[in-house]
Parts: sequence; C-alpha cells; structure tokens
Amino acid sequence: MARRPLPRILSSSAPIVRSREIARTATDSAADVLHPLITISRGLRLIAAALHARWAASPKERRGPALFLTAAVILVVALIPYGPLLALITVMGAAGWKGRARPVVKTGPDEAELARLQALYEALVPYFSVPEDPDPLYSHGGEWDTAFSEFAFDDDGRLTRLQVRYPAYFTDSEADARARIEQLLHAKSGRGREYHFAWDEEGNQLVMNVLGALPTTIAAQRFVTSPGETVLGFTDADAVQRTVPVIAGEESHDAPPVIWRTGPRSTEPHLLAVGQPGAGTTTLLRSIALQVLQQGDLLIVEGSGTGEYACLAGRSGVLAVECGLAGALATLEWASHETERRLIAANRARQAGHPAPEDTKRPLWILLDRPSALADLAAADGRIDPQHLLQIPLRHGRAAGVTVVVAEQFDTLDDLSEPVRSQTRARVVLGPASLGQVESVLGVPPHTTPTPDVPPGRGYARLGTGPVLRLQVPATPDPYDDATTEAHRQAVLDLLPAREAAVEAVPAEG
Ligand SMILES: Nc1ncnc2c1ncn2[C@@H]1O[C@H](COP(=O)(O)OP(=O)(O)OP(=O)(O)O)[C@@H](O)[C@H]1O
Repeated sequence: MARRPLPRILSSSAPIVRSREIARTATDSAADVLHPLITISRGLRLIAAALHARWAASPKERRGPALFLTAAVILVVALIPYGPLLALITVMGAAGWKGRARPVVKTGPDEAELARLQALYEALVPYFSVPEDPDPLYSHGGEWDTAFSEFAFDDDGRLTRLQVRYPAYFTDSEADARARIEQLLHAKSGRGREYHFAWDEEGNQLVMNVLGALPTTIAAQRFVTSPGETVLGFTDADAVQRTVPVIAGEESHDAPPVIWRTGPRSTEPHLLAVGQPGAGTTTLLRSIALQVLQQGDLLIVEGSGTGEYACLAGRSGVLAVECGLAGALATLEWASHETERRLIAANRARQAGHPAPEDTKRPLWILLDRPSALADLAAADGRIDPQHLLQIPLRHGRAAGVTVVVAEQFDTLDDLSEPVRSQTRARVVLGPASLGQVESVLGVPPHTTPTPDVPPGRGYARLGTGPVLRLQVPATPDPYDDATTEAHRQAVLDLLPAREAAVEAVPAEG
C-alpha cells in the first residue's frame, strides 16, 4: 500500500520551533513584569500563614485582648493623616521582604562540577574498559553517574570525596594498576592535596578522600604513656585505637598518638628516621630524648657536629653528647661493651635462678644523628666506621634493654651499614619525599599521596610490618636556637632534667 504523505503541519517542525520560542519569550517577559507582584503575593501568603499559626497557637484567654489591641491599632491608623496609606506601604514592604527569593539550596553538582565529573569519567575509560565487554560501565560519551556512586566538592569546586565503581575484570590486586588509577585521580582532582585511596576489592569500588593536614599545634610536653612507650608524634584519629591528653596552644584535648614500644618484648626495638635536610629528624630525636630521660639513660652521637643537642649535655641521665669522631668511637665502644655486660649479667642471673640484676634494667638509649658524616671522617682518618660499633647493641639490644635510634638523610642512605638497615624495623620518613623514597624506607608505598609542601616534622611512620601512619612530630626545637619561640623554648626547658656533674661511665680518651 502506498504511504500517504504526512500532513504539512506535522512534516515541517520549523513553525513549531518558532512558536515555542515566541511562547518562551512571552512567558519570560510576563515573568519579568509580574515578578514584583508574585513576590508580594508570596510574601502576603507567608505573613497570613504566620499570623494564622500564631493565632492557632495562642491560648484562648489571650485571644480577646489580642483582638482588642489589633482593632485599636487599626482605628488609630485609620484616624491619623495618611495612616492607611502608610500602613499599606508598610504591609507591602514587609510582604516584599518576606516573599523575596530565598538563596538557592544546593541539592546537586553545579555545571562546573558536572563537567569535572564527566572529564574524570572520560579519563578513566581507557583504564576501566576492554573492547570485548558487551555492556561496559565505562565508555566514551557514557554517563558518569553510573560509575560514580558518591562524590563531594569543597567550596572551591574541587573534589574532596569520590566513590568509583569499576568492572570486576580490572586488575585491582596489581600495585601498578592501582597506582595508575590513583595517579590519574590525583592529577585530575587537583595536585598539592593529600589523597587517601581505599580499594574495596570484593565490592569493586574505590573511595578517594582528600585528607586534611595534621595539626602542628602540639609541642613537647609530658605525654601520658606507660614505661617502654615513646610517642613519635600524632596521626589520624581513625588510624590508631588510642588517644592521649595533650595541650595544644591554650587548649587541652585528646589526640591520637603514634606510640613506639621498645624493650624485651618489642618486635621493632630500634628506629631509623630519614628525611631531607631540615625535614625535622633532629627534632624527632630531641623529642625522643626528652621522653627517654624520664626512665632511662642516653648517649647521643651527632655526626653533623652542629651542636643541636647541646641543651642535653650534662643533664641527669645523659651519659654523653658527642660530636667528634674520637668521642663518638669511644662512646659507642663503651655502649657495645655495656650491652655485652648486661647480657652476660642477665644470663648468669637467669642460670642461677635469680631475677635480672638491677644494673641491667635501666633502659639505655643510643641516639645517632647522621652517622654517615662520621663514616666519611673515619674513612679519611683510617679508623673504623662508628656504625660498626652499633652491631652488638642493634643485634642484642632488645634483650639487654638497649635501644638504638638512627637519623639519616636520603642522599646518604646508602652509607648506612647492613646491621642498621636490617635491625631498625621501626621507620619514620619526614619532610618532602617521592613515593619511591617513602617506599624505600618504609618497605611499602605510602597510603596517601605525599604532597610537595609539608611543614617540618610531617611525614609517615611504620612500625615493623604494621600499617603506614601519617605522622606529625611534636614541635621540640633547640631551646638555644635564637629562632625558637619563647613558648616552645620554655616547653623544652621544662622537660630537661637537672644538670649533673660530669658522668664517669663513658671513657673520655679518643
Ligand atoms: N615537628 C616540628 N614542629 C615544628 N617545627 C619543626 C619540627 N621539626 C622540625 N622543625 C623545625 O624545622 C627546622 C629544621 O628542623 P631539624 O633541625 O630538626 O631538621 P633536620 O632534619 O635535623 O635537618 P638538619 O639535619 O639540616 O638539621 C628547625 O627550625 C625546627 O625547629
């Protein structure tokens, strides 16, 4: 059967489009003209509703006086010259104010945010799709809302949270595949912020969160810890189970600490802290020293020789603060013998069925800041590397109550001796560091994206095979440094033990 041609009015859409445009323009103009009227009538309606609600809520015995008062006001207004006109203007003004357009409550993403989500979706297509997939979750020109189940933006329109669904065939168990997605999301969502990525392999979902900076307001103070516990710094509240009360500025609150346990039962009895120059490793060692002195003795060897531990020299419990090679060698040799002595004494006591002798119980700490500098000096002088003398304290320190803490910089990390590398299972990285640098120290990549600008004392900690924790070391500056603020100087001075006469335990010969 031959098809009948469509009626002309249906076959051509141009007149329809034109008439729609005319209608839309007419509606817009009418809305402009009638806008004040609409506003006032909306306001009048709202005022009437409010009056009605008030009337309904007022008790019956108060309604009579209220009516009387209203009638009196109306009478007065009616009698004064221009009263009704003024009353009308006032009511219209109030209605206009009440009925004005409310600020728009944001219920979804705006255009820029929609564009950002779509761009992110498009960028993920090559990673989350394969040509064989008959019903791809990601395809060019596809809908982002099928893939992004949750999102949040900050006031600047930058993503702060994104939940991404991905196809089950994506190789989310491969570190490289994950890293590619994380780098892409990081780059597209704005660099310079710290991102946390949580992969739910069972649910095929990835949640990206932007983390706020850890507070830098906590300074050196007495932390509430048990014997054998040292606060390395503070971290995210959801990363650890415990909090300790702290004073930050003028206020006190509970903060989540990164606590390092040392002693005979510790699985990570020695620590290595690494950072760029100025990242805050010396400050970390100073903070540890102030905590250690409450319960133990301390030997400090400072390779850089800048006197940053001078405030500790001669204090009760500080057996030595050495900057030169000769003093460092003598001190570490004594520490090595002392570790052996403690081991032998404890063994003898155990074999005789006695408790460990008192003189083996007091914890001894060896803090070694930049041993690589001393290694260079020793090589030039034909003497042994001081790190060599750390071998016994590192290997047997746990049983003998001897703890070693080493701080080193990234560029001289290769100069660390094998025992230092293998026996320091508590690790800290401070300051700006690449993913690779953090991984080289902690053994695993960081769980957040390191940012290029970090304040001193900010970084990551990992105790043994535990999780990587973000870390902010308490401000513990050198009180003799002119740049130190008075509050911080006083905080450190308050923690220093009293001065003592020269200690004779460590031989002084070079
Ligand atoms: N946790 C911190 N809080 C506040 N300021 C800090 C912190 N750590 C370090 N700083 C400040 O940063 C500067 C460098 O710190 P520090 O001397 O500890 O760094 P470093 O890594 O030992 O560097 P270098 O080896 O070059 O001395 C100092 O002014 C110090 O006060």
